[in-house]
Amino acid sequence: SPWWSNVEMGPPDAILGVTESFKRDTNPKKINLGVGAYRDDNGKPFVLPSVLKAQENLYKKGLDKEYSSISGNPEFCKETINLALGHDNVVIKNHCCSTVQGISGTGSLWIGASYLSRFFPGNKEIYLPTPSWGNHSPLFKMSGLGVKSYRYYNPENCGLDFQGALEDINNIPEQSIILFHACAHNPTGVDPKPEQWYELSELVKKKKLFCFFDMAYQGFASGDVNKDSQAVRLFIKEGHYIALAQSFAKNMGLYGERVGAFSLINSSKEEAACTLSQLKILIRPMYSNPPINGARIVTEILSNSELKKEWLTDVKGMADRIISIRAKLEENLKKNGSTRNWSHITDQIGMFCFTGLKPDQVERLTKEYSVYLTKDGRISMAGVTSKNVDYLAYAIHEVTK
Ligand SMILES: Cc1ncc(COP(=O)(O)O)c(CN[C@](O)(C(=O)O)[C@@H](O)C(=O)O)c1O
Repeated sequence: SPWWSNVEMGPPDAILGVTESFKRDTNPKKINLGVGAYRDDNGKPFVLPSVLKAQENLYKKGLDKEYSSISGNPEFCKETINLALGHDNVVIKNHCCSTVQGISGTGSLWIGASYLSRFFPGNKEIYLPTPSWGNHSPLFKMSGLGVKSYRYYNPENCGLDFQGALEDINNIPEQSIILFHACAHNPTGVDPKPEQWYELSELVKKKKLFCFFDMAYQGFASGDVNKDSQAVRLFIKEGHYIALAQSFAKNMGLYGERVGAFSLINSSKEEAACTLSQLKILIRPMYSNPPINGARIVTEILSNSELKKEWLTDVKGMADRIISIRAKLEENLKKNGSTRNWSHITDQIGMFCFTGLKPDQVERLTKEYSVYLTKDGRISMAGVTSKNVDYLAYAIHEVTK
């Protein structure tokens, strides 16, 4: 066409592109450890029983297909922020939260980034942990915010570089924005301990930084929704007026339904009304109003005590399978003769394990053993099952001995 002759072929997505290559592989032993999507022990996607029940309930209600409001269904927003903060949280009691439905975690981050890019009164640069989720940097850059980073992961011990983080955060210009993964850090699986979160809160307060929490795995990390949101609740208790992006992709298995939320914690009901009004003005030209189906499933589950209890069991079941398969992988590596220290496999938490494999080892794992993972050596533990864990351990040992 006369318009697009200069458009070049772009590279496949670093994460989603792995699944494309996996699909093309004909090796029956192939294993996909790319995208962070839960699989059961048969390697199949998992629709939570509580979600199936919620869908039946909704079907019986015979609901219409009318537009949702710009900010999403008010009951959905209330239940979602209650889940994050605990329904008895003082900021909820005082109506200081402005919450809007977002198109899953990514869309909620996007609303937050667009809002900050337009309204943030301080230094319009956001500091991301090193490394962070591959989509964070392009997303925040696209919103117009400057993107910088702070040390977070220590490749020497595959753990937290806490001193490095403190040093770098101490050098961030005052009134900048800092991003934290609330739990189950992606891609490293390394989370600060509670006492380290407290130290981070004190330092952030001293530096007058604005905190943006990305909570895409609440309940999926430890199996306990309250435990996984402790960092968010601590920062609010310590007086930080944070931004929060939530996702129901992983903890409710609603990946393709694209359900999430973006919230600001404000200092008053009046301020919350003003920020909510501006969030709606941002959303209207973006996509006008959010999809209704996933939000209805979330609301049906969270507003119905029986269903919520069943969901809490479902999400704990997923977390427990991940935690137990971590131990099996470490065990099998030893059984296959590896003498390396693989303790980080069980020290890390959530969907991902940052193996420490180098790019050439990753390359061999894929080419010679049909094990698919991202170039940075991240593996989605959800892709590991009792049926393939021994083969995986064998393959990892072969490329690391
Ligand atoms: C930290 C973090 N934040 C937000 C999201 C967005 O998730 P959604 O928009 O689907 O709610 C992900 C998902 N990241 C992945 O699990 C992953 O890293 O593999 C995958 O879903 C992705 O999109 O990359 C994430 O890991």
